[in-house]
Amino acid sequence: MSRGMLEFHRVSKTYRDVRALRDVSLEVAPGTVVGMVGHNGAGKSTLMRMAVGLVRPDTGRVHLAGVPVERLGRLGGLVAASLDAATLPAQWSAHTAVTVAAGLSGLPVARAREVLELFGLTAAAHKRVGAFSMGMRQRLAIALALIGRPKVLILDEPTNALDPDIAHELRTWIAAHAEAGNAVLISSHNLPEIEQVADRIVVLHQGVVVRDEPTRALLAGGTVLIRVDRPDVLVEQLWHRGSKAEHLADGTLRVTAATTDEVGELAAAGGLVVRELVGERQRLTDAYRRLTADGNSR
Ligand SMILES: Nc1ncnc2c1ncn2[C@@H]1O[C@H](COP(=O)(O)OP(=O)(O)OP(=O)(O)O)[C@@H](O)[C@H]1O
Repeated sequence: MSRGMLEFHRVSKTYRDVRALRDVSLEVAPGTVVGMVGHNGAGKSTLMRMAVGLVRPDTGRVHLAGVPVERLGRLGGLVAASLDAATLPAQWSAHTAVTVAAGLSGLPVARAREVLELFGLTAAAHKRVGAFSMGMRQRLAIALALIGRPKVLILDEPTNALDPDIAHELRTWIAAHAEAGNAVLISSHNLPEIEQVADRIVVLHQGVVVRDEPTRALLAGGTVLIRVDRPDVLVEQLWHRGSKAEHLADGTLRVTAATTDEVGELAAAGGLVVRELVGERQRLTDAYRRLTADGNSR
């Protein structure tokens, strides 16, 4: 039984002699944000385009809400994507673009105004899109994608060219959209940012998924330092769950292969008094570098 609102099942794609995707399986469950990272040419855009039927896989299947994407006559309302901000008609105003989009989706004009407001485009609503800055185009493309509150939202590099405060607002909005039960797939080169918004992280490398894990798990693996009243009790408990602990000279334990939450909970469960608990998180950038190092593909 599948759980994904958006599912890629063993998809492969070759453009002439370039193997863009190889046997990629991935699912985005309702209520979650999946963040996709990978170097240039890793295959991220190809995968996202497949989700809206713009690219057909050579082999494999793409399902939206359990239905093969090619069988869905009308994708509007179910899925929306912001793939390339540069494709908006230059002579249109932002107001025209959102009004047309609202009309096509049977939405009230008030919703068009609302998305312009949400992305700070109200003042520039009647300016030609051709005269927009990169960041403004980006904001408009995202506004258009989310106007119909799609159940599956796909954003390719959404915060590219956005001011930090707008990027922050967008992340907040993405999280809220997912919390409302929708599925979101985003790609980014900005790793610390993906870390903040994604529940799961997929690392694509040379067309292959090299990692697909909850963000928390990908970031774990750092060292945890803990000082408790009875360290030997904790060492034994850690040993039972497969984590190693080393005694330091000052009585602190250095624990590997566990998170601060896990070590703290274990100490609490054992009735230990915790005097100090410090986590040295593995930054996503380090994890990503390691995963995409040369030769690290199947
Ligand atoms: N229409 C196309 N024709 C030929 N080759 C293509 C086409 N689209 C993508 N490719 C190639 O497929 C590979 C994957 O490209 P894709 O755009 O999916 O990667 P990406 O991870 O999105 O990269 P970026 O981060 O640079 O946007 C690349 O080698 C690219 O050159």
